[in-house]
Amino acid sequence: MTILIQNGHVIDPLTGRDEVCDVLVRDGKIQKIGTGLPEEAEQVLDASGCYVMPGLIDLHVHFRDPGLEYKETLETGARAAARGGVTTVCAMPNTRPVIDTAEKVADVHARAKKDALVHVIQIGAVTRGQEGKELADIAGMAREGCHAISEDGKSVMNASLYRKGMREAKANGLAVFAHCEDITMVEGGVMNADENAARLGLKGITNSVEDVIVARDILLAKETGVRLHLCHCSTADSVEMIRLAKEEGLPVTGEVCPHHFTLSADDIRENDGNYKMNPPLRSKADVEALKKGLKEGIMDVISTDHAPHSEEEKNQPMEKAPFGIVGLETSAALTYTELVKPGILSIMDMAEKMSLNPAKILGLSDRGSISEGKRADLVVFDPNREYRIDKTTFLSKGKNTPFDGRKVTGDIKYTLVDGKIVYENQALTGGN
Ligand SMILES: NC(=O)N[C@@H](CC(=O)O)C(=O)O
Ligand SMILES: [Zn+2]
Ligand SMILES: [Zn+2]
Repeated sequence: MTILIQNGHVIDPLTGRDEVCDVLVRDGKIQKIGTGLPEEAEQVLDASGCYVMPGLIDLHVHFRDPGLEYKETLETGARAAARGGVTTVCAMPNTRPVIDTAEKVADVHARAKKDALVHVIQIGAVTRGQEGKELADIAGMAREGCHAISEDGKSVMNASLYRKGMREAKANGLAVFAHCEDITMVEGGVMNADENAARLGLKGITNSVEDVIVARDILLAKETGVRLHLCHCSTADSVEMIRLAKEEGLPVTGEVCPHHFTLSADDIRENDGNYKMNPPLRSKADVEALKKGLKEGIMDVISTDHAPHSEEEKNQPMEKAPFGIVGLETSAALTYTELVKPGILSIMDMAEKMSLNPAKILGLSDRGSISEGKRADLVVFDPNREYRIDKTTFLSKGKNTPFDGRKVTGDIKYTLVDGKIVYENQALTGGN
């Protein structure tokens, strides 16, 4: 099977290629890049006016499979990923049961191969059942290709146990993806602790809930030498601590989610469960610090924390609704609209933070770049289309987003996984 992607503006963060040219894909690999490649392919895709980027790699999604399939499945989550230009996802282990053994990792990987349009990497839990009492089968899960362990949804509150888990992760070549939240300090909070929470009569979550665990985890990474990736950072002090850690040469990376750089707590006008996520939307000053951190390269990765829940669960007041919003089908557009269009990031930076850097963190050198011989995981992104986000069109089972009706610029035209088209935007391709 050969596909020629013609006349796109190719953006490759590995080689720095930044020019209009053609990309020839053969048998799942990128075979050739150049201008005026002969039209001998079985299929020709017109990418004129579009960027051609390495397929996006999302280090942080919740596919709820096994056990919570009413919220999402491997199949529906992967469809949402394909629609969002995402070709590899890391699925967090807070499913039912929790993914904490080699067999459970193998089961998800086997089912994903069958049912998912995109590559799914299952992340293993740090502790058995995410109960924080004893370590999960970290070595076994590493053998099955989990690439990282994470207790996402909560922190391992026992620092001694976490340190053991980090040592085990390092010994098995795994990274640790850290959800930073001191659960003893949450005290029933459901949104950022500020005047908005006071106005709505809701309990607040202070920045320190995140910051004290970020500090602790960086110190533990320093001691153990494990590669530490800090998930969904939301505070100015998280950025500052990552800056200091990097200055010290520690193997620490930081992640920001589109909702945390697009919205602030001031956007929460009423008690609406679709604005409830963990960590919460923060102050305008925090939002500015996250953007500055992304611009200055302190923050390495943009991931979604795609967290689908049912309509009934989320159409409740904040006190009752579960934490989390979906993100896979809005992340490229929000990143382009909020960061690239205003000049905070270049399109090259966007490709780096949404593809190359995640690939590096996972230790995957076969993706994250458009260069000859790499896996043909690609996205054709149209930066000109303006539209309003419409949650009724989401392929995800989750419609829980605060972005419904928001105006954005930029849409996915094609997504290719292993050289096959897995998504084609009918509005942009004319349904050929
Ligand atoms: N982010 C969220 O608000 N929720 C996530 C858990 C998590 O990422 O911590 C979920 O699993 O729903
Ligand atoms: Zn989390
Ligand atoms: Zn998460």
